[in-house]
Amino acid sequence: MTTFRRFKDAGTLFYNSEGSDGLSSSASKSRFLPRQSALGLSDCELAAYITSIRSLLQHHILHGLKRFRVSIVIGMITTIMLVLTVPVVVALWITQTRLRRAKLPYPPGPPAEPLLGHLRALPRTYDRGVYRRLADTYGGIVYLHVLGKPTVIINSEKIAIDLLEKRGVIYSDRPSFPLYDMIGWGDTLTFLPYGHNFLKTRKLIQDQLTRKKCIIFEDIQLAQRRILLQNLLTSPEQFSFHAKRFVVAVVLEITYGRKITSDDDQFLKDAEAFDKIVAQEPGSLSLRKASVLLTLSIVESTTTTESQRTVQEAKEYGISVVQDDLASGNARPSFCSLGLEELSREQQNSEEEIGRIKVSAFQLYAAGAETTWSAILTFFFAMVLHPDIQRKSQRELDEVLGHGTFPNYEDRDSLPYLTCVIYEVLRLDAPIVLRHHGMNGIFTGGIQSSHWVNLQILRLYLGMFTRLSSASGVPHRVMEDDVYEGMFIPKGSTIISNIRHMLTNEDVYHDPFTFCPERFLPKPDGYGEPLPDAVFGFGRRICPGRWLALSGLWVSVASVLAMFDIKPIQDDQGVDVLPKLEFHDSLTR
Ligand code: HEM
Repeated sequence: MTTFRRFKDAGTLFYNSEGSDGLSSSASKSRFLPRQSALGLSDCELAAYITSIRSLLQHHILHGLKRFRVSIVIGMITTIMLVLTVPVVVALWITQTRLRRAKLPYPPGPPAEPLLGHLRALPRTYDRGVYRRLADTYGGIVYLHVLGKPTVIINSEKIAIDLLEKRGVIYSDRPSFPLYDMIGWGDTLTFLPYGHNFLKTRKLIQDQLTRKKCIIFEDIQLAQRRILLQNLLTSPEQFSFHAKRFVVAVVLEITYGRKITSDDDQFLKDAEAFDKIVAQEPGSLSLRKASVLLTLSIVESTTTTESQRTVQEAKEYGISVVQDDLASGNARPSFCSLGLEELSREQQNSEEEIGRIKVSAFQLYAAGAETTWSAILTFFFAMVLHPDIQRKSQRELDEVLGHGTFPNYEDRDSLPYLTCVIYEVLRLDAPIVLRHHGMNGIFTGGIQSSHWVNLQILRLYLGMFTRLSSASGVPHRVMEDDVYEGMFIPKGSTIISNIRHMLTNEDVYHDPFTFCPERFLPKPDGYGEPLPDAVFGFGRRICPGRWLALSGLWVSVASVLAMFDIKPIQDDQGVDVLPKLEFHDSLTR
């Protein structure tokens, strides 16, 4: 190896070709002190050579320094960021770990068994009162787990607001619903997990259904109420069908701009076919049947594909009609046409965005028709059972409007009692209490129905959820560990709002199971009790169609009461036959 060395004292360069540093002994020093370098260069050449080497080195050093400085800056920024973020992350981690380590108690609940959890602690047969008993025994928040799957039941509206609204950022996810995925509903807003797709879809729907925008739809509702009244006059015994037709026609016109003029309309047929699916699966599958079917994987292999096809066809048909109408210049303003036009104006009409409109349009029908229909039917029932309340409402209508006049939206504020009747219908028999959503809770936690072992586990779950489901809204899912008033709520828990209990809580509503519209009137005319807001759910998942639902309900109920007396049928002896209230728990009751 050869090296150049420079000595301060001599200012001379030695060239040492022997592999040593050339200074190991005085002899070697004297022997190699050169006037002419070993390279055979003259002094002059050597100086030029040294200068060029020096400038080369200087260049590299300067350049290196520059790079060094840049790296220092980057390093500093990174360090600052680390200094700032690491403690936060560590603190969060420590907090989480501490929460677990500190063994904060879960919310109260019945005693659990090892492994099985609460499976056997729950009643064996379907029992509508089970949530109530849990609420009475354990209070506003109850914790259950089955085979390690945590479930939190919220019985108090205040706690629902504290968690689902105020901490909505972590409480707005949904558990997975494999049965709904199977029938082709997985991509609709109701079942979307919290995230980018959910936020975009929610905004798309919500923006079209604000309280203000719903005023635009009033004309559609008024036109359809005329048909409703005509139909009721012609065949009152078919009141259920007419009510259904009313809500379907309104939703379809709002969604697709489609005026339903005949019962043969393809949209109506699709709606009917689609309702059958929802009614038959998974809502009406008895749990025993569902368990057996699933175990044999029949649901997945036969019925489901059929349903998926129908749902898919309904989705495609709706949007394709609107696209054709737009192309021929005949489109009427609707959720779909306005959305598509906006996409093309903003040059955003990617397949993804068009697909979002397609699925959301379908969702409006899926979520909007049955719920409102259920409430109208419950109204008919309540009026038959409570003729005094019916007459009081009609008196109010007559006093305000004069006998024989149809109410319009601008009369709303002048008819407070009528509005209270509607709220009482919603409070006492909320359209979504979703017995089968409880059942679907079974399918949460990533259980795949195609796995035999999981299916066996599933069968175990069925036993519990059959009975645990008479009161929930659509379940939420918490995305992080959380602590509420000293109680630990584990990440991934299914959160069930016990809406029925909230709306029939004796601490909030006097005589809660009695139909009493006066409860909402301010004192001293009424009891000043709170409106049943919980019926529409909570937080970032609250029903976006609530304003539309309320205005559709109002105009139909007010118009029917203005024009008709609602009475029970009579038997051969002329004795009233009172109907029995029986709910079929499909997606909606
Ligand atoms: C009386 C009628 C109605 C009732 C009682 C009702 C009730 C509910 C409830 C309880 C939820 C779940 C809220 C939660 O997860 O916390 C919901 C969600 C939903 N509702 Fe309604 N609803 C009604 C009518 C409508 C109408 C007319 C539409 C639209 C046309 C609609 C569209 C939706 C949608 C899209 C969701 C899913 C929201 C999400 O997951 O972010 N609903 N509804």
